[in-house]
Amino acid sequence: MEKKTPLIAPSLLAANFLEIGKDVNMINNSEADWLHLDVMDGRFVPNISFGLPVIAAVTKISTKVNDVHLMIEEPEKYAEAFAKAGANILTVHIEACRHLHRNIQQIKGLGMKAGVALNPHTSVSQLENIIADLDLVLVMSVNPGFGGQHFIEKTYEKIRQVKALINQSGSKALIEVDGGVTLDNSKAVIAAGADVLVAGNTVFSAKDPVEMIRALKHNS
Ligand SMILES: O=C(CO)[C@@H](O)[C@H](O)COP(=O)(O)O
Ligand SMILES: [Fe+2]
Repeated sequence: MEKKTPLIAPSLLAANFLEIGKDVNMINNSEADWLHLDVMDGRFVPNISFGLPVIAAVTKISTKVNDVHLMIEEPEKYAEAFAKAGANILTVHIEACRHLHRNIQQIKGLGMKAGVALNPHTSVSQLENIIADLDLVLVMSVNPGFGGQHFIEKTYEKIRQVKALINQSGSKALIEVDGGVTLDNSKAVIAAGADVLVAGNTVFSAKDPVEMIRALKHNS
C-alpha cells in the first residue's frame, strides 16, 4: 500500500503551562507541521482552556501553522480577534453555528483557512452543503473539552464517510482527527483517510516529545 505521510499537529493543551514558550520551541524544532491551539469557553464544552492573549503570545514565537480549534459558542463574535492574534486556520464547531455558511465566509474573508469540526454524535451528512467551501474538516474522536481521553472506535467509519464526501464533491478539504490519537492507532486513522493528526498527551507525556512527533509522522 502507498505510504502516506500525515501532517502532525501537537496540541498545546497538554503542554506545561509554566514553560509554555519552551514547549512551543520544542514543537518549532520538531517535525510537527501545525501547532494545535484548543480554545474552550465553559459553555460549548464543560471546560475552560486559554484564550486570545495566550494565543497572541504563542503565535509570536511559533514557526508552525497556527491551527486554532474553537470550542466556543458564537464564534463569529471572535473570528476577527483570532485573526489578529495570529491564527492561520480557524475551525468552528458545526454544533455551535447557526449560520455556518456565513461563518465560513467570514473566516476566509479575514485571510484564514476555514475548518468545521464535528462532535462524535454529529452525522457527516450535515456537511453536504458546505463541504465545497471548506479547507478542513476536523473529526472529533473524543467528546470535546478535555485532553487525554480514549479514542472512539466508531471514528474510523466517520473518517471514511468524510473522505467519500470530499471525493464525490471535488472539495480540497483536509481531514484532521482530534482526540486520543496514539502511536498504536495512528496508522489505522491515516489508512481511514486522515491527513492531519492532532496529538496532545501522546506527544507531551512521551519521554522524548520530538521523537514521538517524528514517530507519529513516519508510522504509516
Ligand atoms: O480538542 C481537543 C479536546 O477537546 C483536543 O485537541 C485535545 O487537546 C487532544 O488531546 P489528546 O486527546 O491528544 O490528549
Ligand atoms: Fe482540538
